[in-house]
Amino acid sequence: MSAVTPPYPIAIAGASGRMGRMLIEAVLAADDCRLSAALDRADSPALGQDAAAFAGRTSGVTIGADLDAALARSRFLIDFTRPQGTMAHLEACVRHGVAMVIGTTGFDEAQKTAIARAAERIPVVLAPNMSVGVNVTLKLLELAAQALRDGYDVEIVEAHHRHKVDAPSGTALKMGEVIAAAQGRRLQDCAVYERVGHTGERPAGAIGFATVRGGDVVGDHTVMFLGSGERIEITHKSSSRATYAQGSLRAVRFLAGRASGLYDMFDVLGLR
Ligand SMILES: NC(=O)C1=CN([C@@H]2O[C@H](COP(=O)(O)OP(=O)(O)OC[C@H]3O[C@@H](n4cnc5c(N)ncnc54)[C@H](OP(=O)(O)O)[C@@H]3O)[C@@H](O)[C@H]2O)C=CC1
Ligand SMILES: O=C(O)C1=N[C@H](C(=O)O)C[C@H](O)C1
Repeated sequence: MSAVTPPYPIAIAGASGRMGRMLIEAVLAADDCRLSAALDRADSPALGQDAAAFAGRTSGVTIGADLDAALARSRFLIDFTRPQGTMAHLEACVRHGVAMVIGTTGFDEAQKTAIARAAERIPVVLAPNMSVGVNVTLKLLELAAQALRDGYDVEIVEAHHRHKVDAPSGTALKMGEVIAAAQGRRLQDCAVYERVGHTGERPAGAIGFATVRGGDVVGDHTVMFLGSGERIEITHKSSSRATYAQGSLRAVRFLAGRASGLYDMFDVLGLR
């Protein structure tokens, strides 16, 4: 990616979604950013509307479905959509040399590999949670997991709004990965995602997940380290999606001027 100076021209995918709208407001409010395009699906009722119409404002950018036209006038694409949409956007970003900030969750292993391959050609920030608080919580979990390696059972409980389509959340899975790695293990070898019926006793070393869905919960995550005679609970609660949008703009600024590479919010926030 060649040098880019502010105001950074940013395209938003999933423009009429919960995060898309939050991102459009954040880009319009940031002095060093410029809304260059707003994208939605070809059959979206939002096509043809002003990108800020939902807020009763005018941005001068119309929501469209022409990905190539949008990327031709952009240097960054922020994508909070669905895995299938992200993969199509990724291929187009490589063709146009556009940097990507990916907040979408629910990727399978093949899709994660494709993102890593694309990041050999364009710079990409991929993170299941862009908030500063969650990423600091991940560091706390690393420390706790190292100190509580023996004799403590790990359970991760997450709650989200009734519209969320993937489970466990990308954040909960990342928490499990961070804890397992801090203990020299792999999440796929110890994760327990379901318990029903006669389960038998808890396997030693398991990392258990539980999912709550309902109402308008923005995003709650609690990790329990359950020992004999005590338990530690580390909780993060989001009360606004604005934190995810602000984190995404920090990711854009981090990517400006980088040629390629796959990064996460630890890189963006200097937490690695
Ligand atoms: N990393 C982070 O910090 C965060 C990540 N997320 C993740 O972001 C994603 C989006 O969340 P949210 O905004 O709540 O979801 P919404 O359903 O509200 O919005 C998704 C948007 O993407 C569009 N979309 C869906 N499928 C496709 C596709 N195949 N191609 C192009 N566009 C598509 C939708 O259009 P349509 O309505 O027409 O289907 C909609 O505009 C989820 O994966 C969620 O887990 C959410 C919050 C924070
Ligand atoms: O879908 C959501 O809303 C959220 N998704 C992300 C996830 O899956 O972890 C981040 C946040 O929890 C909100």
